[in-house]
Amino acid sequence: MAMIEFKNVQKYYGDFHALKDINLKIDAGETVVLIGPSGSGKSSLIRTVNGLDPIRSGQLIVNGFDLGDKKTDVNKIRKDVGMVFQHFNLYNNKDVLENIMLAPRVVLKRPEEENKKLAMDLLEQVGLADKAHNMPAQLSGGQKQRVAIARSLAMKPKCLLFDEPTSALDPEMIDDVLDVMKEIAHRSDMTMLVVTHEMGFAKAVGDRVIFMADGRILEDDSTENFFDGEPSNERARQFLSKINGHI
Ligand SMILES: Nc1ncnc2c1ncn2[C@@H]1O[C@H](COP(=O)(O)OP(=O)(O)OP(=O)(O)O)[C@@H](O)[C@H]1O
Repeated sequence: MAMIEFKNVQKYYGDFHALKDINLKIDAGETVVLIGPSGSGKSSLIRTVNGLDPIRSGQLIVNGFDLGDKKTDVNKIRKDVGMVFQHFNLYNNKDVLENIMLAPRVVLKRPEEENKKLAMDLLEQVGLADKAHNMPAQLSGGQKQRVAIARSLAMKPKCLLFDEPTSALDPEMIDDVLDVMKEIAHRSDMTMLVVTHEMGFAKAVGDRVIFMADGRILEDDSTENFFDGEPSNERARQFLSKINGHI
């Protein structure tokens, strides 16, 4: 079953045509990596999936709801579709545990004991059980991002979107975050859509690679074919040849 389906989707910022005729189907349980040069529309695409940015036309069906229909309540989508941002977006006036427990308490009405136990289990999973009562300001960037991931997982989403989750991090923090994401991808049956510049990660974790340039999808291929074969698209081949030395 498709978790996400774009059909002839167009997106504009004013007069600027940011997403051009996007057609894309992502099945439940797939891990799909979205790559491409800066400004190609990767963040724009991922932000449309949980209704953060509206589309101009076309159909965008996420977990059975059509975001192309103005009447669709985006909160119904966000309950099952989480997002991890480049800049973490933690609640800075709440401690780590409360950051994780807040949405399940308010949105899902999860009982307090169960909520706390799950939050502590998730903190354990991301290697931060000892930071439960720290404030976000007391954490490194990599630790903040791992809290943000735990916070998303606490909602038990069917689908998790990652918008360049490591690009605001110092290099030595990146692997800790990628390791947590790899473990989630391998262990869970969640659908994951990841915008990243980390090609090693894309290669290790992605079932599929989508390559974008100038607001269009130019290549949609299995990870193996994309990295080890020869992409059919010239722009994708150029992109790969530039980054190949960094994988
Ligand atoms: N809020 C906005 N208003 C106007 N133009 C925007 C807005 N957000 C993005 N754009 C433009 O849309 C295009 C695609 O931007 P987007 O952030 O989706 O690219 P990206 O592939 O994610 O880039 P990067 O890898 O640098 O983050 C760019 O030309 C950008 O300038």
